[in-house]
Amino acid sequence: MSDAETLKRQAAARALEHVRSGMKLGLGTGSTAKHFVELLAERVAQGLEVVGVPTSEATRAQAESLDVPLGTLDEYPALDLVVDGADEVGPDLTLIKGGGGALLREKIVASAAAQMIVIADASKKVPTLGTFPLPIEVVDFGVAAIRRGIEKAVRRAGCQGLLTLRRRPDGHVFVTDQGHLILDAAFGVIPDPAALAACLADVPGVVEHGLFINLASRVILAGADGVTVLDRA
Ligand SMILES: O=C(CO)[C@H](O)[C@H](O)COP(=O)(O)O
Repeated sequence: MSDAETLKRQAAARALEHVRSGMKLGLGTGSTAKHFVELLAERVAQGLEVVGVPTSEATRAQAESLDVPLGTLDEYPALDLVVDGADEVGPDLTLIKGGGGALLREKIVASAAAQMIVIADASKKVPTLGTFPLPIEVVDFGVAAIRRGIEKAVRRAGCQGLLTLRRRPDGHVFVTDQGHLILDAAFGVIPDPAALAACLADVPGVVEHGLFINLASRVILAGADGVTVLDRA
């Protein structure tokens, strides 16, 4: 396993310490969350009783293949805990998520959970959000007009930058699990995430965005110097 994967697994292992039998668990998406699901499956095989609610079809497939019992958010609308990765962790545990394209389900699941624990390698911690392009999920209609609307709206929050329609490695347009498209916004710096979130919410056609504000209660970061736990004030 590479050094980076080892760090992700260390963070995932620490998050697993928060899991108790009987919990309804949101299962995140991405390479770090994948470690968590693997480790969770080992505990399930040893007798831990949990129900997982996956945040993507990819995570559903992984969890199913490892025999982790699954349910839906309709069956379990109030979750005890969600464990998920992040693309950036900023001040006040504000996050950028959606690098894997699952931001909409991830945000719905996080909002339904009593606690959200984020797991990441320490490189994800940043003083200011925005180096990682912000994923903005939009409907599949009038994307050029939606893009113009976003460009105009975000200026009110002091943001500007190139919006790129996300594509898969094979060149086809990336379509989310909910059938939407993603515009990745290269703002560089997001001076006021809450103001930006409010501006984006005003644009018709924007379904959701990757700013997670006041959702993560704890962030577990694994770095060369060990594991650091950050709690939201
Ligand atoms: O938000 C996400 C998926 O939509 C992921 O949690 C985020 O992209 C981090 O992924 P990784 O753990 O692979 O770095």
